[in-house]
Amino acid sequence: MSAAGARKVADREALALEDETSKIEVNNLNLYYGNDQALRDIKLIVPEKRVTAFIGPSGCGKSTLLRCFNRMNDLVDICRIEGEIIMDGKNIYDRDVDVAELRRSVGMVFQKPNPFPKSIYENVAYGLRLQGVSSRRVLDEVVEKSLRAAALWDEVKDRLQDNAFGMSGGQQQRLVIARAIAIEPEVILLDEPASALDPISTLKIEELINELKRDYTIIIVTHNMQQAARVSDYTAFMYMGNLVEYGDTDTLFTNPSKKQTEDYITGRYG
Ligand SMILES: Nc1ncnc2c1ncn2[C@@H]1O[C@H](COP(=O)(O)OP(=O)(O)OP(=O)(O)O)[C@@H](O)[C@H]1O
Repeated sequence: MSAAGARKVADREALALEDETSKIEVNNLNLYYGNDQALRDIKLIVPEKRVTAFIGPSGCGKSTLLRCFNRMNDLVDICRIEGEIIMDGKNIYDRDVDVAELRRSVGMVFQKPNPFPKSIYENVAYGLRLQGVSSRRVLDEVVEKSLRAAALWDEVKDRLQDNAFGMSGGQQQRLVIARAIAIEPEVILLDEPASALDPISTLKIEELINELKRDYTIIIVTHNMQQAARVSDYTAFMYMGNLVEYGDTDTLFTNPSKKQTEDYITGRYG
């Protein structure tokens, strides 16, 4: 990481979970892949318009937990879930929940940028077109607003009709974030969003996350502890499917209450 990349993206105010508005509440969540239990009795409150990071060694269940928030695990046949995830007062695992609608309000960005083989413009307009929006004026407005919000507008405004595959990896990742923003989600899930990017692009994504939390609730999975320390307000440390410790990021990194957390953040295992 460069010196610029190593600096803190933003100085944080002192934070405490009990002062926050809860956006998502996880209650007694257990998740199984076949006979293997991947999440064990997870309890967690995700505060609104904050950045919450999940950290922990490979295989501890970070991505599995993240994917529970937009029911991506429904796509895995052998996956079984017990417990509840309450978002805005409603259990997203209730039978009457419209999963397509849930995924509209809970957007997701993956490790590897995955733009569609379309123009930059059409990538951002995609979700709106799916919703039946065809007015050029509305589409133009949303495309510009979303690209601005993803800190990409100035770089691409003169080549909106170019294929998205011609962009750099970092630009593609910001484009995917613009595509997610265009349909106005409430929550954005980021699964290792910068791990395939160079340090400058990583810093841009981190700065972007810091901007986006004004409007969105953000949950990020990261292998990179420095990144979690820089971008998140709250951090959850997971180990072998358990949520070991959860609290404000500064306290978790400077004064963890569990020995397991301390061992992990000081590099003793993982
Ligand atoms: N689709 C799946 N089918 C079966 N087992 C799975 C599936 N996805 C994940 N697992 C298992 O669940 C456990 C948690 O995996 P998960 O990917 O959530 O961990 P992680 O902490 O995100 O790891 P990494 O940091 O390596 O991405 C692992 O034992 C993994 O092998």
